[in-house]
Amino acid sequence: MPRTSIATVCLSGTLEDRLDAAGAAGFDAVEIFENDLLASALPPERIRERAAGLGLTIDLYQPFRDAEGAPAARFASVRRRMRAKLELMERLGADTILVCSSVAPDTVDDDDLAAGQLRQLAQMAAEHGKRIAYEALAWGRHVSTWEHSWEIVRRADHPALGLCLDSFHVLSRSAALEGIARLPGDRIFFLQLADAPRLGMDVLQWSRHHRLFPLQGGLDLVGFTAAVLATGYTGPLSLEVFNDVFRQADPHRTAVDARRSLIALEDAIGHTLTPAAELTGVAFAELGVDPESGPRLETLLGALGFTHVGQHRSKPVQLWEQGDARILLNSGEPLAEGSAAIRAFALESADPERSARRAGELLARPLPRRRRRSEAHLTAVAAPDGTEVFFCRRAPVWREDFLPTGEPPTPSTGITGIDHLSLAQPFDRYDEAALFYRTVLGMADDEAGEFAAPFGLIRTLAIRNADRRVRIALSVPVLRRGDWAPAVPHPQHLTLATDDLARTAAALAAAGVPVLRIPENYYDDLDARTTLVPQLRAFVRATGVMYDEDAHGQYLQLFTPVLGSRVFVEVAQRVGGYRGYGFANDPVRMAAHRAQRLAGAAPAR
Ligand SMILES: O=C(O)c1ccc(O)c(O)c1
Ligand SMILES: [Mg+2]
Repeated sequence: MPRTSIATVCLSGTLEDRLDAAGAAGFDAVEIFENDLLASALPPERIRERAAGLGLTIDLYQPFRDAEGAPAARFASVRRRMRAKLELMERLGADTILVCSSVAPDTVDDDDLAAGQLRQLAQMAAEHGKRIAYEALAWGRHVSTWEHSWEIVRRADHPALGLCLDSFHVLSRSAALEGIARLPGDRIFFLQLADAPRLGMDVLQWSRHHRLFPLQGGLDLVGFTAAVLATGYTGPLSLEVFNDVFRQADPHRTAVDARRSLIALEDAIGHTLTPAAELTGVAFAELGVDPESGPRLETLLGALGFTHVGQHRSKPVQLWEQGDARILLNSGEPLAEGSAAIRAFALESADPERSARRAGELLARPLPRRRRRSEAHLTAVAAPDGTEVFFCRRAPVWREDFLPTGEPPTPSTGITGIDHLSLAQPFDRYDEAALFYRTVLGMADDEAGEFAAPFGLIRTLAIRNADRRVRIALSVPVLRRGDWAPAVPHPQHLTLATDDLARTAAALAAAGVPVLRIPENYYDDLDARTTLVPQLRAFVRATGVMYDEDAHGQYLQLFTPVLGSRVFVEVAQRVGGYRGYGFANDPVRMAAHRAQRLAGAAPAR
């Protein structure tokens, strides 16, 4: 296992906060970013001690800028600066300094000059027992590719000078990795890892604001890291992520997310973890309710054709069921926010113990067993936002915790199961959540999008298992909401699958349960851009159904108002093999939910 390291620049807070978080998350080492050191009140010796006390070595000091290609008149000051930093590194106990390729306008475009100067600096470093790792910034003035930095390192030909490879700089320029695998591993002094979403933008801005931890973005971190390891490189895998959200998020959370990304990366390269067990479906979704929302949800579920089939032996939890859709209403636990919320869901796993083991290996927080005598043991872990994820067998052992109510079955309205869960994420947990669900559950990205909702841009990402029986849609506001918008909740929802939406809608109408009203403008546009048969066209407009289609089929969706403050129910019918989630309808749907709240919609009876 390579050692793991994280640059202090990835994290938020004082240098002490950052070191503490890196140590607590189990990293072996840190890169100290110069600005973080300058802002610290601790002398370098205390920083070294604090790191050591946390089990961390300081493997890199960085960055040293505008060194190579300096005009002769300026190079004297480069040498003076380098000497000071080498002395600082002595006090810090760091043995490698990163020199990044020059960006200064006066930099001379001359490889021999650059190599000669780096050779001099390497000689100074060697005299202090230190090494220099030279990194090509993708926006370097004259040196901007790893090939070019390698050419200069070769020309300099000094044992104290090697390469720093940074996945972002390499992969933002080119996806070709063959050359990297042929590098001599002992000339790579340091390896920095960062992923990023694929954005068509200026590379400096892209790097300084949008880097992500490995497997959170769209770059080939697996291929890149495997290529570097193939060289025989034995240094640390070190995360260096400049990210606007992480810069202001809880550093302890970020550090765990960061470590998880490296654990998952190593697994993606070398199958180091317990493999994900096959998931065969959603066993249940659990809604936390309060005295106001609980009865409303009971009324809604009854109207939707669910039967209250069970009552938990020891807790105020009801089990409602229709087809393969099972919903628990839990009125016994405090609700963190809102008056009803998706607090848990259970996934049917071919091997729940294995699922839980993998989750633990990926640093998922285990939840205390909610077991009492005679109650089925369910393994559970907390997702980043606190949602509880249970793993259970397909044979529903957990149902034995529920005593039958003996209530007569409600006639079905066509609902067959849980189609997907839509989990709105807290602003600074989104990339963490995506990585968590992907890696812990072994699921793949399905559909991603960004749309302009009435109160700000919303980003969505759907993740699913191989046979689409488990689907989770994540969403988040693109920017942290300001003073005005907090009044506008970003609700979660539970999507129930029906094989006959007309029947489900008729049952709701007959029970007098209101559905969300969709503006006429939406239907006028729908008529303009689709060629639905007249009967379907009339049905969707009259019923408040939203419509989407893809190459495989059609999607019909109906929504309840928001129940309480942060959850609603969607009922959806997939016709043919439609694969999406109706994301395109979300802006209008969100505006309709807002309008309904402002109008003080009559609560469900
Ligand atoms: O954005 C920068 O300037 C910068 C500095 C040091 C690095 O290692 C890097 O990858 C980028
Ligand atoms: Mg770097």
